[in-house]
Amino acid sequence: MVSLYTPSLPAARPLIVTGLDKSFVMHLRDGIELPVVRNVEFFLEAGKLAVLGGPSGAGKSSVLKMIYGNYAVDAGNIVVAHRGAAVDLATASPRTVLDVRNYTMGYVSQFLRVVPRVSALDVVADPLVGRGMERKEARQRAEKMLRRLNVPERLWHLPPATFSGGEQQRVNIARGFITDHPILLLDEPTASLDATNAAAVVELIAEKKARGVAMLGIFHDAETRKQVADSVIDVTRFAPGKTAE
Ligand SMILES: Nc1ncnc2c1ncn2[C@@H]1O[C@H](COP(=O)(O)OP(=O)(O)OP(=O)(O)O)[C@@H](O)[C@H]1O
Repeated sequence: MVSLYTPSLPAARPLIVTGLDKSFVMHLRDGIELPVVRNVEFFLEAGKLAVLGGPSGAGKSSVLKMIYGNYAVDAGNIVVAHRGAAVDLATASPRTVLDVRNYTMGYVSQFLRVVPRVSALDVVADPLVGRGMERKEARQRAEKMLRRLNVPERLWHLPPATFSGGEQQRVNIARGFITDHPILLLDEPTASLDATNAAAVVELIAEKKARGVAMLGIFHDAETRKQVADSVIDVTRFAPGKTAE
Protein backbone atom coordinates (compact mmCIF):
# COMPACT_ATOMS: atom_id res chain seq x y z
CA MET A 1 0.00 0.00 0.00
CA VAL A 2 2.85 2.41 0.76
CA SER A 3 5.28 3.07 -2.08
CA LEU A 4 8.90 3.60 -1.16
CA TYR A 5 8.82 6.61 -3.41
CA THR A 6 5.88 8.42 -1.79
CA PRO A 7 7.06 11.36 0.29
CA SER A 8 6.06 11.37 3.94
CA LEU A 9 3.29 13.81 4.82
CA PRO A 10 3.51 16.38 7.58
CA ALA A 11 0.41 16.11 9.85
CA ALA A 12 -0.78 19.58 8.85
CA ARG A 13 -0.76 18.65 5.12
CA PRO A 14 -2.93 15.56 4.69
CA LEU A 15 -3.01 15.76 0.87
CA ILE A 16 -0.22 16.73 -1.53
CA VAL A 17 -0.63 16.78 -5.31
CA THR A 18 2.42 16.92 -7.60
CA GLY A 19 2.96 16.84 -11.35
CA LEU A 20 -0.60 15.79 -12.21
CA ASP A 21 -1.40 15.56 -15.95
CA LYS A 22 -4.73 14.78 -17.58
CA SER A 23 -5.83 14.44 -21.19
CA PHE A 24 -9.05 12.99 -22.56
CA VAL A 25 -8.83 10.77 -25.62
CA MET A 26 -11.82 11.25 -27.92
CA HIS A 27 -12.34 7.73 -29.25
CA LEU A 28 -15.25 8.81 -31.44
CA ARG A 29 -13.05 11.41 -33.13
CA ASP A 30 -10.13 9.28 -34.36
CA GLY A 31 -8.55 9.19 -30.92
CA ILE A 32 -7.81 12.94 -30.79
CA GLU A 33 -6.12 13.83 -27.52
CA LEU A 34 -7.57 16.75 -25.57
CA PRO A 35 -5.12 17.93 -22.91
CA VAL A 36 -6.93 19.46 -19.90
CA VAL A 37 -4.32 20.15 -17.19
CA ARG A 38 -0.55 19.83 -16.89
CA ASN A 39 1.71 19.64 -13.86
CA VAL A 40 -0.96 20.36 -11.22
CA GLU A 41 0.68 21.09 -7.88
CA PHE A 42 -0.86 22.06 -4.53
CA PHE A 43 -1.43 20.80 -1.02
CA LEU A 44 -4.29 20.94 1.46
CA GLU A 45 -3.91 22.07 5.04
CA ALA A 46 -5.75 20.74 8.08
CA GLY A 47 -8.48 23.17 9.16
CA LYS A 48 -8.42 25.09 5.87
CA LEU A 49 -10.51 25.15 2.70
CA ALA A 50 -8.84 25.65 -0.67
CA VAL A 51 -11.10 26.58 -3.57
CA LEU A 52 -10.40 25.51 -7.15
CA GLY A 53 -10.77 28.67 -9.23
CA GLY A 54 -10.72 29.57 -12.91
CA PRO A 55 -13.20 30.03 -15.76
CA SER A 56 -15.58 27.40 -17.10
CA GLY A 57 -13.68 24.62 -18.84
CA ALA A 58 -10.39 25.33 -17.03
CA GLY A 59 -10.44 21.84 -15.51
CA LYS A 60 -11.70 22.35 -11.93
CA SER A 61 -14.09 19.36 -11.97
CA SER A 62 -11.49 17.19 -13.69
CA VAL A 63 -8.98 17.91 -10.90
CA LEU A 64 -11.56 17.13 -8.20
CA LYS A 65 -12.56 13.90 -9.96
CA MET A 66 -8.94 12.77 -10.29
CA ILE A 67 -8.41 13.31 -6.58
CA TYR A 68 -11.50 11.30 -5.70
CA GLY A 69 -10.43 8.57 -8.12
CA ASN A 70 -13.28 8.98 -10.60
CA TYR A 71 -10.88 9.95 -13.38
CA ALA A 72 -7.65 8.11 -14.07
CA VAL A 73 -4.45 10.15 -13.89
CA ASP A 74 -1.95 10.24 -16.80
CA ALA A 75 1.02 11.27 -14.65
CA GLY A 76 1.81 12.63 -11.20
CA ASN A 77 1.05 11.82 -7.57
CA ILE A 78 -1.88 12.35 -5.21
CA VAL A 79 -0.51 11.50 -1.79
CA VAL A 80 -2.92 11.29 1.15
CA ALA A 81 -2.38 10.54 4.81
CA HIS A 82 -4.45 7.38 5.30
CA ARG A 83 -4.51 5.16 8.40
CA GLY A 84 -1.13 6.49 9.51
CA ALA A 85 0.60 5.93 6.15
CA ALA A 86 1.18 7.93 2.97
CA VAL A 87 -0.84 6.48 0.08
CA ASP A 88 -0.48 7.56 -3.57
CA LEU A 89 -4.00 7.54 -5.02
CA ALA A 90 -2.63 7.96 -8.56
CA THR A 91 -1.35 4.39 -8.45
CA ALA A 92 -3.40 2.82 -5.64
CA SER A 93 -5.51 -0.28 -6.27
CA PRO A 94 -9.30 0.19 -6.55
CA ARG A 95 -9.61 -1.51 -3.16
CA THR A 96 -7.29 1.01 -1.53
CA VAL A 97 -9.14 3.89 -3.20
CA LEU A 98 -12.40 2.57 -1.68
CA ASP A 99 -10.79 2.28 1.75
CA VAL A 100 -9.52 5.88 1.46
CA ARG A 101 -13.07 6.97 0.57
CA ASN A 102 -14.52 5.12 3.55
CA TYR A 103 -12.12 6.38 6.18
CA THR A 104 -10.18 9.38 4.95
CA MET A 105 -11.70 11.33 2.09
CA GLY A 106 -15.38 12.27 1.81
CA TYR A 107 -17.12 13.81 -1.19
CA VAL A 108 -20.16 16.07 -1.21
CA SER A 109 -21.85 16.94 -4.48
CA GLN A 110 -25.22 18.47 -5.18
CA PHE A 111 -26.64 15.23 -6.52
CA LEU A 112 -28.09 12.43 -4.43
CA ARG A 113 -27.74 8.86 -5.65
CA VAL A 114 -31.15 7.61 -4.60
CA VAL A 115 -31.35 4.10 -3.19
CA PRO A 116 -34.89 2.68 -3.48
CA ARG A 117 -36.81 2.01 -0.24
CA VAL A 118 -34.19 3.53 2.09
CA SER A 119 -35.59 6.39 4.21
CA ALA A 120 -33.97 9.83 4.19
CA LEU A 121 -33.00 9.25 7.82
CA ASP A 122 -31.09 6.07 6.96
CA VAL A 123 -29.58 7.57 3.80
CA VAL A 124 -27.96 10.12 6.14
CA ALA A 125 -27.23 7.69 9.01
CA ASP A 126 -25.74 4.89 6.85
CA PRO A 127 -22.20 6.30 6.50
CA LEU A 128 -21.96 6.37 10.31
CA VAL A 129 -23.32 2.82 10.63
CA GLY A 130 -20.80 1.75 7.99
CA ARG A 131 -18.09 3.19 10.20
CA GLY A 132 -19.23 1.12 13.18
CA MET A 133 -21.72 3.36 15.01
CA GLU A 134 -24.90 1.89 16.58
CA ARG A 135 -27.87 2.59 14.30
CA LYS A 136 -29.81 4.32 17.10
CA GLU A 137 -27.08 6.87 17.72
CA ALA A 138 -26.44 7.29 13.99
CA ARG A 139 -30.14 8.06 13.45
CA GLN A 140 -30.11 10.63 16.27
CA ARG A 141 -27.19 12.40 14.60
CA ALA A 142 -28.93 12.14 11.22
CA GLU A 143 -32.03 13.83 12.69
CA LYS A 144 -29.89 16.74 13.87
CA MET A 145 -28.34 17.15 10.44
CA LEU A 146 -31.68 16.97 8.62
CA ARG A 147 -33.09 19.56 11.02
CA ARG A 148 -30.13 21.89 10.46
CA LEU A 149 -30.64 21.63 6.72
CA ASN A 150 -34.36 22.34 7.02
CA VAL A 151 -35.56 19.00 5.64
CA PRO A 152 -39.17 18.81 6.92
CA GLU A 153 -39.68 16.16 9.62
CA ARG A 154 -42.62 14.62 7.74
CA LEU A 155 -40.11 13.49 5.06
CA TRP A 156 -37.54 11.82 7.31
CA HIS A 157 -39.08 8.35 7.14
CA LEU A 158 -39.74 8.41 3.40
CA PRO A 159 -37.29 7.41 0.64
CA PRO A 160 -35.97 10.59 -1.07
CA ALA A 161 -36.86 9.37 -4.61
CA THR A 162 -39.96 11.58 -4.71
CA PHE A 163 -38.43 14.59 -2.91
CA SER A 164 -37.94 17.90 -4.73
CA GLY A 165 -34.50 18.58 -6.23
CA GLY A 166 -33.64 20.94 -3.37
CA GLU A 167 -34.78 18.47 -0.70
CA GLN A 168 -32.69 15.69 -2.26
CA GLN A 169 -29.71 18.02 -2.41
CA ARG A 170 -30.03 18.82 1.30
CA VAL A 171 -30.33 15.11 2.21
CA ASN A 172 -27.12 14.56 0.25
CA ILE A 173 -25.33 17.40 2.04
CA ALA A 174 -26.45 16.00 5.42
CA ARG A 175 -25.02 12.61 4.39
CA GLY A 176 -21.75 14.15 3.20
CA PHE A 177 -21.16 16.27 6.29
CA ILE A 178 -22.20 13.75 8.96
CA THR A 179 -18.96 11.76 8.96
CA ASP A 180 -15.61 12.76 10.42
CA HIS A 181 -13.44 12.24 7.33
CA PRO A 182 -10.22 14.27 7.77
CA ILE A 183 -10.36 15.33 4.09
CA LEU A 184 -13.53 16.53 2.39
CA LEU A 185 -14.06 17.33 -1.31
CA LEU A 186 -16.93 19.72 -2.02
CA ASP A 187 -18.31 19.79 -5.56
CA GLU A 188 -20.58 22.85 -5.63
CA PRO A 189 -22.55 21.77 -2.55
CA THR A 190 -24.37 25.12 -2.34
CA ALA A 191 -25.38 25.33 -6.03
CA SER A 192 -29.06 26.28 -6.30
CA LEU A 193 -29.64 26.33 -2.52
CA ASP A 194 -31.62 29.25 -1.10
CA ALA A 195 -29.86 31.77 1.16
CA THR A 196 -30.92 30.08 4.43
CA ASN A 197 -29.63 26.66 3.39
CA ALA A 198 -26.47 28.05 1.81
CA ALA A 199 -25.80 29.74 5.18
CA ALA A 200 -26.35 26.38 6.95
CA VAL A 201 -23.72 24.80 4.69
CA VAL A 202 -21.28 27.67 5.33
CA GLU A 203 -21.76 27.00 9.06
CA LEU A 204 -21.12 23.26 8.62
CA ILE A 205 -17.92 24.09 6.73
CA ALA A 206 -16.77 26.39 9.56
CA GLU A 207 -17.34 23.54 12.06
CA LYS A 208 -15.28 21.18 9.90
CA LYS A 209 -12.44 23.70 9.87
CA ALA A 210 -12.59 23.98 13.66
CA ARG A 211 -12.18 20.18 13.82
CA GLY A 212 -9.09 20.30 11.59
CA VAL A 213 -10.66 18.90 8.41
CA ALA A 214 -8.79 19.76 5.19
CA MET A 215 -11.17 20.72 2.38
CA LEU A 216 -11.00 21.27 -1.38
CA GLY A 217 -14.01 22.70 -3.15
CA ILE A 218 -15.62 24.20 -6.22
CA PHE A 219 -17.99 27.10 -5.50
CA HIS A 220 -19.39 29.02 -8.46
CA ASP A 221 -21.24 31.52 -6.27
CA ALA A 222 -18.75 34.33 -5.55
CA GLU A 223 -20.41 35.33 -2.26
CA THR A 224 -20.25 31.81 -0.79
CA ARG A 225 -16.71 31.36 -2.11
CA LYS A 226 -15.61 34.50 -0.29
CA GLN A 227 -17.10 33.23 2.95
CA VAL A 228 -15.52 29.77 2.90
CA ALA A 229 -12.19 30.06 1.03
CA ASP A 230 -8.90 30.27 2.88
CA SER A 231 -7.02 30.13 -0.42
CA VAL A 232 -7.73 29.86 -4.16
CA ILE A 233 -5.94 27.44 -6.47
CA ASP A 234 -6.15 29.04 -9.92
CA VAL A 235 -6.46 26.09 -12.31
CA THR A 236 -5.49 28.24 -15.33
CA ARG A 237 -1.93 28.05 -13.95
CA PHE A 238 -1.99 24.41 -15.05
CA ALA A 239 -3.28 25.00 -18.58
CA PRO A 240 -1.51 22.75 -21.12
CA GLY A 241 1.18 24.63 -23.00
CA LYS A 242 1.85 26.99 -20.15
CA THR A 243 5.44 26.80 -18.93
CA ALA A 244 6.13 26.61 -15.20
CA GLU A 245 6.86 30.02 -13.61
N1 LIG B 1 -15.25 12.87 -19.39
C1 LIG B 1 -14.78 13.77 -20.26
N2 LIG B 1 -14.52 13.45 -21.54
C2 LIG B 1 -14.03 14.33 -22.43
N3 LIG B 1 -13.75 15.62 -22.12
C3 LIG B 1 -13.98 16.01 -20.85
C4 LIG B 1 -14.51 15.12 -19.86
N4 LIG B 1 -14.63 15.80 -18.69
C5 LIG B 1 -14.20 17.06 -18.95
N5 LIG B 1 -13.81 17.19 -20.24
C6 LIG B 1 -13.27 18.40 -20.87
O1 LIG B 1 -12.22 18.89 -20.06
C7 LIG B 1 -12.26 20.31 -19.98
C8 LIG B 1 -12.35 20.76 -18.54
O2 LIG B 1 -13.63 20.40 -18.02
P1 LIG B 1 -14.01 20.57 -16.48
O3 LIG B 1 -15.41 20.10 -16.31
O4 LIG B 1 -12.96 19.93 -15.65
O5 LIG B 1 -13.93 22.17 -16.31
P2 LIG B 1 -14.47 23.11 -15.16
O6 LIG B 1 -13.40 24.12 -14.90
O7 LIG B 1 -14.90 22.29 -13.99
O8 LIG B 1 -15.72 23.79 -15.85
P3 LIG B 1 -17.11 24.34 -15.24
O9 LIG B 1 -16.76 25.50 -14.36
O10 LIG B 1 -17.88 24.75 -16.45
O11 LIG B 1 -17.75 23.19 -14.51
C9 LIG B 1 -13.44 20.75 -20.84
O12 LIG B 1 -12.96 21.14 -22.10
C10 LIG B 1 -14.29 19.51 -20.94
O13 LIG B 1 -15.00 19.47 -22.14
